[in-house]
Amino acid sequence: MLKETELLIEKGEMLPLMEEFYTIQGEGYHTGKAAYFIRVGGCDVGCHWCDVKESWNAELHPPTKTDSIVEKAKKYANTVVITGGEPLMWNMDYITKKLKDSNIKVHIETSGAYTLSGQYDWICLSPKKNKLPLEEVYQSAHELKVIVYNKHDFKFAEEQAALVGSKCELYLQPEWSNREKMTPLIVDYVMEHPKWKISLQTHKYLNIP
Ligand SMILES: C[S@@+](CC[C@H](N)C(=O)[O-])C[C@H]1O[C@@H](n2cnc3c(N)ncnc32)[C@H](O)[C@@H]1O
Ligand SMILES: Nc1nc2[nH]cc(C(=O)O)c2c(=O)[nH]1
Ligand code: SF4
Ligand SMILES: [Mg+2]
Repeated sequence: MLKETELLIEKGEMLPLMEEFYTIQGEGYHTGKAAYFIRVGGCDVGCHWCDVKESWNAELHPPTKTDSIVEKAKKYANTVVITGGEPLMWNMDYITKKLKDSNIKVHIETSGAYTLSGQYDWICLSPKKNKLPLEEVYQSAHELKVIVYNKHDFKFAEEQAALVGSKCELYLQPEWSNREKMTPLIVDYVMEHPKWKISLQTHKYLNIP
C-alpha cells in the first residue's frame, strides 16, 4: 500500500469500505429505524458463526475517502450505523466528526475489542468470548447485545451485564443458524429475567439488507 494511503487511513481520512446501504436497523434498541449502514472491512475476532465473514480480510476492501462516504450518507438518512468487520480497528474520529457536523445521529455496532475512537449517539456493544471488550467500551455502551448460540451464553451474558453501566439496555439475540433451537430458550429466559429483552435479526425475516 502507498505510504500516503497508509497515513490517510491512520488519520481516518480513508477507510477500507466493504459496503454501504440504506436499510432499516434490524436489531436491538433501534429496530425498525431507517438508517444508512457503513460497513468497514477488517476483523480478527473470529466468531465461528459470524454472518459477514467476507468482511474479515481488510485487504479485500478498497481504501475509500471518508469525505466521499459521508457525502453519500448525508443524502439518505439522519441516522448512520457504522459497522463491519470491527469498525474500532480503525480511527473513527474523522468520520464521526464529519457526520456529527452534518447533524447526523451516529451509531456503532462493535465487539468492543479495540480502543474507542469517535463520538457516538448510540453504542451497541456485542461482546465476544474470544476477544473481550475493553473497559472503556463497557463504560460507554448504551446497549449490550449478547449473541446466544448455546446455553452457556446465558451465563456469559450475565457476566457481561455486570460490566456495563446501570442504564445500559440489555438484549439477547439468537445466533441465526441456531435460532430454532435457542429462540424458545431466550423467550423463557427473558420472562424469568425481565431486565433482558429479546432482539431478533428482523432484516433477515424481512429479506432486506
Ligand atoms: C457483523 S457484526 C459487526 C460489528 C462488530 N464486529 C460486532 O460483532 O459487534 C454486527 C452484529 O451482528 C451480530 N452477528 C454476527 N453474526 C451473527 C449471527 N450469525 N447471528 C446473530 N447475530 C450475529 C454481531 O454480534 C453484531 O452484534
Ligand atoms: N438491517 C440490518 N440491521 C443491522 N443491524 C446490525 C447489522 C450489522 O451487520 O451490523 C445489521 C445489518 O447488517 N442489517
Ligand atoms: S466481531 Fe463481529 S465482524 Fe468480527 S467475527 Fe465477530 S461478529 Fe463477525
Ligand atoms: Mg448484519
